[in-house]
Amino acid sequence: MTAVKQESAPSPKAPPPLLDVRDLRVTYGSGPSAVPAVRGVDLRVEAGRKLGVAGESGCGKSTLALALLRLLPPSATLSGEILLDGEDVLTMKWGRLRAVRWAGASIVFQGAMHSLNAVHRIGDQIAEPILLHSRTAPAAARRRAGELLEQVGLPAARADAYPHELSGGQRQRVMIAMALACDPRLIVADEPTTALDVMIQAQILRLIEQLVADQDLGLIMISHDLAVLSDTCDRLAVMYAGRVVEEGPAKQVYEHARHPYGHALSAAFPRIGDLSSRHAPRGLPGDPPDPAALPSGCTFHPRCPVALKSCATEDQELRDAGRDRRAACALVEPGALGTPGPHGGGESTRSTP
Ligand SMILES: Nc1ncnc2c1ncn2[C@@H]1O[C@H](COP(=O)(O)OP(=O)(O)OP(=O)(O)O)[C@@H](O)[C@H]1O
Repeated sequence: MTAVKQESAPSPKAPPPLLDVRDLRVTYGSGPSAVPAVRGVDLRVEAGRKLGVAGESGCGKSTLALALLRLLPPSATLSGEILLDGEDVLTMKWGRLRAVRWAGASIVFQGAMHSLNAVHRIGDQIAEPILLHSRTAPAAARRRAGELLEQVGLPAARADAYPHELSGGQRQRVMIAMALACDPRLIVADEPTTALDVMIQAQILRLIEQLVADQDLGLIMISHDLAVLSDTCDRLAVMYAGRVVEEGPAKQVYEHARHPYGHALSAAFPRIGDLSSRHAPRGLPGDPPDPAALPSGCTFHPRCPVALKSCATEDQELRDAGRDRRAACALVEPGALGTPGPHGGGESTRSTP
């Protein structure tokens, strides 16, 4: 019998992800005082998917968000690739970049009161990017602003209001309406619910989730609050000192972090509906490092409760941590279960007091 060689059918080429960030680096300034705020970040977001980016203040979250649309100050130097629908934002000509802002991707900033212009009616402010990006007539842009307000749960008539006439939650809805004005494919929400009370925060998060699902958008949500992100997002990336140190399915990262920093960050927030002492929030001692003077080896080692001696000298890359997860920790082995955190694997030799 002759063996028949089976020709494998060519696999259909998968479309590129909506956003594919490769080895992104951002440095403010130059010379000895240079601040490496983002140090080699890789991220992917597909249409209809939600990626949460978490980390303490100063870890580079906002720099990352602003870099995605090249909104950083001139002192910032960027390298790597930011592929939005396959097109590199970092090498785009100025005219193309202007078209991509708002229409390709748009940002919802924290603190709506500071982002809205106090002396213009909100309908005019929502209509402005529409007028800038299309040949829409002013009256039609105003009508569209009313529709967008209704989409985010406000009456169209609120278009005539000034920002100070709205509550904090309503203003944040206006910011979301504005972000949607030019039908972007990707929304970047930087601390969209900070400064809102818990009930309003929950409403805004549900609104964002609904819009992402209805319009098949990609979402990057940035927050220091891992609990909020795990509740809203599909995947989570945890940043420390300008790098992603842990990445994976949101609930897994929140509940069973593989990196000691992810573990410490998730322990710092109470579990919703679980007030037992086992899950009482615990703080993380010490401060994040100064990006201009990073510790040697793993940048987390001076604060790490399970650091090995080698962590003081050996840097750690993100590696496979099993179950669709990656972590940058010497204690993580591919496919291993459990966490290298204080409750998990391996003998630890603390290298610092
Ligand atoms: N324009 C700038 N010039 C110089 N350094 C900057 C500038 N903007 C931010 N940095 C520094 O870059 C680092 C990252 O800051 P970034 O604001 O991105 O962090 P973050 O995680 O968003 O913090 P936060 O949650 O407090 O906003 C910090 O050390 C910050 O001081």
